[in-house]
Amino acid sequence: MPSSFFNPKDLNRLLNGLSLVANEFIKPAAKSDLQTLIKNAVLSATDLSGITSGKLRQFSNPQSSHAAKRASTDSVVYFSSSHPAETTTRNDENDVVLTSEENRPRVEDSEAGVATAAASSPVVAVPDGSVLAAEESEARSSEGKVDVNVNVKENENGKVGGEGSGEMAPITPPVTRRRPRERRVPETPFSRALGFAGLGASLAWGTLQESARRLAFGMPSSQDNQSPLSPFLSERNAERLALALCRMRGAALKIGQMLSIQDESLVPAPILAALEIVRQGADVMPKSQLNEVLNAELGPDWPSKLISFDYEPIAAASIGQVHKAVMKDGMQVAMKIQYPGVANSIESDIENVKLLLNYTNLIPEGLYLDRAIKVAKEELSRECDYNLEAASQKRFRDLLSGTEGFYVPIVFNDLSSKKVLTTELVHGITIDKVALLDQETRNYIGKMLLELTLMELFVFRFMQTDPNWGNFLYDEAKKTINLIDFGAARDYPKRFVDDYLRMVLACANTDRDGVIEMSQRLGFITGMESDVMLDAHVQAGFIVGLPFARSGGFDFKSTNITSSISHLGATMLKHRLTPPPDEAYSLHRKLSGAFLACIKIGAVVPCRELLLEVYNQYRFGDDETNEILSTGSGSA
Ligand SMILES: Nc1ncnc2c1ncn2[C@@H]1O[C@H](COP(=O)(O)OP(=O)(O)OP(=O)(O)O)[C@@H](O)[C@H]1O
Repeated sequence: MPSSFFNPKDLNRLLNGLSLVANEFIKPAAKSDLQTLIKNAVLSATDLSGITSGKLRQFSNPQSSHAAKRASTDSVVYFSSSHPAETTTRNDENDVVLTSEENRPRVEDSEAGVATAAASSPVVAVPDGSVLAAEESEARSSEGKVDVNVNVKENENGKVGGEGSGEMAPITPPVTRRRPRERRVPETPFSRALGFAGLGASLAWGTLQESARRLAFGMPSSQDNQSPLSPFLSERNAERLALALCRMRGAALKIGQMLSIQDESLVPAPILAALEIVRQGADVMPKSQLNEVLNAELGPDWPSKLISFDYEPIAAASIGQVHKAVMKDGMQVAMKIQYPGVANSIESDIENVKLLLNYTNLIPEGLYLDRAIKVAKEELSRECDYNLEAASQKRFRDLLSGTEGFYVPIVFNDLSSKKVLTTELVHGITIDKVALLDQETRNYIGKMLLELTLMELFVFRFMQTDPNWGNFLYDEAKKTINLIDFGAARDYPKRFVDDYLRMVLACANTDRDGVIEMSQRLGFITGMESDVMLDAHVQAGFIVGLPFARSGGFDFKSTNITSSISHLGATMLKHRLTPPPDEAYSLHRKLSGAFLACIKIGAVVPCRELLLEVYNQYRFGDDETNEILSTGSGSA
């Protein structure tokens, strides 16, 4: 039997997985009545295994201006007539400005359900160059699958232009996009475990099919985009995995998103391609489930605090979805509403993901998965507590209040809770789109991003560690970066930061002994490593230190930092003796995010000057009085 054929060991692993699901089954069986149990089981088994495919989000034909206008307002519910047609935004002086809104729909208009605003995806360009209304291209797609595989071009205002539009736009690689679906989030650990079981079973089935195909037609060629290594890693299986994560949301999706920003040396290419779908956004909660969360968290009178609420989300993220609303004083706000059940399912979700990863042999040895999983669990539990996020956001608002060029939106306490976070709505271009602006602006933004990163670590010792490009919104008119999403903010101990700064300087100065000494003190190495490992470690440090090595501006366009590092990464995975310290997971995610952003926008940044400025002002040694820099009082 060829080695690639379905391995009986895999069946064993699947059975182990199913026994875990059986355990989950027994737990609620002891507590709940049979009827609820059966209902849950049927719902979960059908919905999560993809037998039911949710409700497809509706798109309006943008060619019809009437339809477009309606679609952009249909989902808005108005609660009050006191400020019939006014919304506010900040002007340059941070004053509240009233603006008129036309064609306000009646409440009854919106009750029909949630319609996708035309602006969210009005037109798609198909590979043959013609531009289709999204509705039309939808009709060409198949239920429950990845729907569109198109070149979508967005200009800096977020508008989409197709190849047939006559506009000059830079050539972008094809983007696989999936239409979001409206689907209830599975809420209990039991129903979530069933989802994993469904996924495991469908992956096993896919693997069998692929094995049979290989037996009949031979191994796929490399152009087929299939991994010749394992029949598990077929494109269809990768797609199954991605779609299941979009349905499950929560910790499972977050881990998928984390993996999706890894490179091919860690995660196989077909899986990475499928995870790209995951990165673009999850399914959307139906209105009924959304209202359940809002009522439970804010009390049934929450509408009395608002003029209007838009049931069409502006984003569907891994842990919650974000809606636009207008407060009584006319302030436009973003309300982030957590999916029910995700906070209580972190533990079991992650265990199930781990089981799946073990079963699929996807994770290379040397990654110290258990340690990474422990850190991921802690980070996710913190991210699910929006009270903590609100506190971090207020603290950042205070810390950055005197710093020109950054703005942190206001938090509104009376519309916030553990599972709802309401903040001032801000606008801007996401960092990945800044690449279309002129060089001077890109250099300015690159400098600001690195300055912020250094400031967070070496001045505040408090860092927002999620490098997602969508968390930085550049407001061109004000030359300001609006900062959002403080769910992953954390403190770093003074002693760690002291040694880390010494290590960064040693890397910048290609000081081998300094790098080894500080790495040992910080816990990156034990001192017992082989020469191969030590060399790879020091080389990786020097590569990361390269932007800080010389004065006069580092050109991120000309760098191949990422490929050099991933090459060394493989050696380090093989020879590593100890997992990195806990602080390193989030810190390195953030630092590599800042570098990747500068590479993406092609900025030239005076990195060494920025580092030396911080270094020269830094006070080493215990400094208890400085331990807590701000307690935060930036709420409304
Ligand atoms: N104050 C705001 N103003 C404007 N847009 C916002 C605001 N808050 C959130 N958003 C939008 O909602 C998206 C998701 O919000 P946020 O990043 O806070 O959620 P999240 O659950 O942490 O997401 P993820 O898990 O993907 O990191 C943002 O990328 C942005 O598009």
